[in-house]
Amino acid sequence: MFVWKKDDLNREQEDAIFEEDSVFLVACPGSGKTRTLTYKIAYELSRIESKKQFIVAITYTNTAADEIKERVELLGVDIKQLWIGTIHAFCLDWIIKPYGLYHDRLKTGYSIIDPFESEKILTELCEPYKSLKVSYYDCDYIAMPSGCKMLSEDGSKTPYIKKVLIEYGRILRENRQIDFELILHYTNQLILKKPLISVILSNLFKFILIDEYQDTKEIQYHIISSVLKSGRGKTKALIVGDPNQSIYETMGGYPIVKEDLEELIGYKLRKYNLSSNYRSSSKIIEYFDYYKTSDNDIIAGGKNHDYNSIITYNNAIDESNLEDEIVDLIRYNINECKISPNEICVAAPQWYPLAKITRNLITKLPEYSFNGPGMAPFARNLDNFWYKVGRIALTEPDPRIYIRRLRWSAELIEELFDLGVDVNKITNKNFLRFCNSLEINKESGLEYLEVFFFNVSVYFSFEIKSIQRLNDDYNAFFEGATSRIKRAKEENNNTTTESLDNFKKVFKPREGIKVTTIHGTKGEEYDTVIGFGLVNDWVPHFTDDNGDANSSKMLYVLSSRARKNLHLFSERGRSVHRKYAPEGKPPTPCLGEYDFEYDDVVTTSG
Ligand SMILES: Nc1ncnc2c1ncn2[C@@H]1O[C@H](COP(=O)(O)OP(=O)(O)OP(=O)(O)O)[C@@H](O)[C@H]1O
Repeated sequence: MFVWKKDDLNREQEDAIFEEDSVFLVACPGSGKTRTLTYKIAYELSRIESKKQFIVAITYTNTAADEIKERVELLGVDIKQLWIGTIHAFCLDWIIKPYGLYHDRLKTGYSIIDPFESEKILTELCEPYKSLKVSYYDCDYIAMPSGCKMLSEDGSKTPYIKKVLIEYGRILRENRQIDFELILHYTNQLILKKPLISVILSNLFKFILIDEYQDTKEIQYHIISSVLKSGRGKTKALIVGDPNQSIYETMGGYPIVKEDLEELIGYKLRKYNLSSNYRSSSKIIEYFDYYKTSDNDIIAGGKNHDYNSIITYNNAIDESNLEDEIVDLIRYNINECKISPNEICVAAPQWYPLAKITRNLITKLPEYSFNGPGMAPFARNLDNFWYKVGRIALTEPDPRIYIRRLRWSAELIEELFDLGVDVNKITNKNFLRFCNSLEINKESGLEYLEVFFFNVSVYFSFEIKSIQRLNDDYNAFFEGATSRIKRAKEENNNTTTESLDNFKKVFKPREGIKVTTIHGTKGEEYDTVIGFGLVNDWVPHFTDDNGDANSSKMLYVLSSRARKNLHLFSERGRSVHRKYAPEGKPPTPCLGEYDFEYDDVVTTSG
């Protein structure tokens, strides 16, 4: 049985792990959700009796899945009977691949469309409606238990978006492709049509864990609940998340309440809380506690507990002076507070102002490196075979990541085997050794990878073009990367995006001052957080009909990322509009109304 050291976990974490029944765990920010989940998985894996059963963990992102898998492995527990991944991967591996033949749309074959290709099709379909300002960004839709639903609430555009989406669906059908939402939609149809699927799965799964439940879509609860319900309590569950952090509601996130979930699964869950925050100072916790929309306790329990935090709010500065003020704050944090640049994050509620601010911060602070939007030269798409080869190609043979690279190598061999490639006699060690031995003298990341991928195909004796899936992934990878590099050049004037060094950075630990959206900070933590663009219509978004609660959640997430210092801005003169905002957008209401005793920081520009 897996045992841990006395101080690894606190009492609340242990209680949730030792509970024999199914658990609904509400965890405050920085309370060690990931650690609790990791230990629970290791604990359950070590107790599994049948060789035919699995522990299943569903994470919000592929990156989280990878991180948890690795942490479990580091705890010394065998992970053969662990399945971990996103809900899409779950639906594909456990339902669509084995049972797709029972669905009319899937039985003649299907492939998963690359998000980049999907964007390309939708962009082309929006072309005739350009003058009506209908773009790819309006065409988001989500799978719901009752069918697919478009997300745009702009009534003037909906008839055109509908036309675009109908045509998009037709093209996918014709090409036998499915996108991420259709994966969920068809899975739900399959389990409704064939209840036996859920029965079989409930026999296979001893435990199902769901991370970040607050951002889970409604349809996902239906899919998982169908399995849990069929097991009648035999398959145990751990559902963990924080309703105060549910910032994806406008995109379909559904922070289900315990009682509703119990009704779906047909039995009771035991409620536990994690209330000890290991991340932030008491002052930061006191600050973000104000924004909570769902009641739960938060206690400062970490080493920053007594840190003398600085929290500032500036709603007087004009947009034209904002960058200089941020530059001064960055210098102040680095020079006076001795905070590392890698531990500073600048965040805004939207993508739109980030490219410009990153570009200008790079110019104004040449002594520091930045990690901004659009600087990664390719998408982290774990469904793309060549992205996964890229992980090995772009990481160094370093003993600290040997186990990880070995696992990546084994995963690639397994995938090639599934595609019918002869992998007989090739071991993960041999393949990794081969990759490490390749010497490719190219300065461009794209050229380097082209040669690397070619060598891999020769090593396994296949031609990329002759295997459709590998050919599609290859084209999607290079077209996507080429388009990102072009965009970075145009938007950020960034000419180093295509260098091999920049390609390698994708897999290196976080480096430089991070510039991102508030959504992009999810799950992250920094010593200093600087938030700007906290203005009405952005937070809350002007289309949001639950704006008050959702803006509190955005501020809750943003502020709770900070360990030490927090600086917020509702700059004046932002997006002046003759009719809607003649003087620029006013501050986010719940921020403007908060009567907090902010600190003063005297910087050179202010
Ligand atoms: N029992 C513990 N003792 C000491 N430190 C802990 C303990 N549990 C977790 N931590 C530390 O607390 C920090 C926050 O943990 P983690 O990132 O898992 O939080 P989280 O609950 O996922 O937060 P959020 O919901 O805000 O993203 C990490 O640095 C982690 O190592």
